[in-house]
Amino acid sequence: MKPAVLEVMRMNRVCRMVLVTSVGSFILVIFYFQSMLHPVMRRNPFGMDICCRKGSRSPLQELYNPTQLSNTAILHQIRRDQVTDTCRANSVSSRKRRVLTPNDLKHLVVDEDHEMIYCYVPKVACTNWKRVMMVLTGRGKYNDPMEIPANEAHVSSNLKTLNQYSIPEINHRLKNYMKFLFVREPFERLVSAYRNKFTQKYNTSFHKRYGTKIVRRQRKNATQEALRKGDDVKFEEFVAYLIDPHTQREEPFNEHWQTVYSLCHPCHIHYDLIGKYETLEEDSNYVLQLAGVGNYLKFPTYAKSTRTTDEMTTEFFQNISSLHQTQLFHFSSRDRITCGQKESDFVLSSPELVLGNNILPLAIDAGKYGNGSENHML
Ligand SMILES: Nc1ncnc2c1ncn2[C@@H]1O[C@H](COP(=O)(O)OS(=O)(=O)O)[C@@H](OP(=O)(O)O)[C@H]1O
Repeated sequence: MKPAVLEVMRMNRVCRMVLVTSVGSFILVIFYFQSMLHPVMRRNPFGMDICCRKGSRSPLQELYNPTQLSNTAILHQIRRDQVTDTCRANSVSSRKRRVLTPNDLKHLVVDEDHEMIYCYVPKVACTNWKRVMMVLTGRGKYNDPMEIPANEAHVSSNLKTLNQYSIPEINHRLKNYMKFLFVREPFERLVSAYRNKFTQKYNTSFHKRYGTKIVRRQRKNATQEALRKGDDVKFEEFVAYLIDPHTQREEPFNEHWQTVYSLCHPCHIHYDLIGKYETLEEDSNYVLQLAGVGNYLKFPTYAKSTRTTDEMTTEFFQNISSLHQTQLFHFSSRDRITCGQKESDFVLSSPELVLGNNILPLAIDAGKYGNGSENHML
């Protein structure tokens, strides 16, 4: 063959290769952008649409009109009734009525796709629940809650809370979405908070911010080092700080020991489902089942041997005087509304259940929003 013909053939081959490579790259780019637009289809290993449940029954319908009546549905009805009755009884005896403001809704995490609202309570596995909410609202960004680092679950911009909506939008969601929260026996929750925030060396921000204050106020003859570091707070001192009337006057409680009553307003917002720490995984998986994702998303299991138990809580309270136990019982009494009013065995003289004023068994009064400050109705 002549060299000119060979040269033409070589050029043709090069052109074909360039053409094939370009077309291939073009197709790859199209696939890439398509998968960005529909990540659920690409990443969900179950091939199911975890994203949205348009057209199917909502969690509220599943809960209140189940296709099959189960013991679980009845159990949750009983829990709801308990809370409603206690709140109603208290509202009859209370003269002062309080209306919620958007500021009260900071703990209510919204999942628009599954029409659910979760009120997160620190020390009741909220890290794991926030991870689950990120999977549910992430539109395919995550599959497995445990692939999300704990600190990322607590970044506020990763989840949308109810206070970020307009008042009509808030009311629409409160009316139509399934609202749920998880509660834990109040004394056990406090022990869990104390152990995590004051006995772990790495929690220096808590030591500095609260530990130093607790030592300064509750310890006579504190050393300069203890006053500076605040890293050796005793449980007795922590309890004394909680029941000290100065504490709440100075600033609101930190959310890790703030009452569920103040964080989630169970007498103002009608919760459709109240999960308990004792049955955390079972109750959580029931929520996921109601959301229609139960077959492919499970609540993370947690085999942590160091968990705060009933026995451990009893031990911590052994050194607390009966006066302080009683005062602490009063402090947390409102939270026993949602806990089914279980009294701690270690409270020596069980005081009468004290419920505060300002209880209004309504959701939110859109017309009563002012400048964001607390609004009281007579
Ligand atoms: N699946 C599961 N089962 C049982 N217990 C669980 C589970 N997930 C988290 N936990 C326990 O929840 C406690 C931590 O709660 P939070 O994540 O809300 O804590 S924090 O607010 O982020 O500090 C912490 O409790 P304590 O260990 O008693 O402190 C965790 O052990």
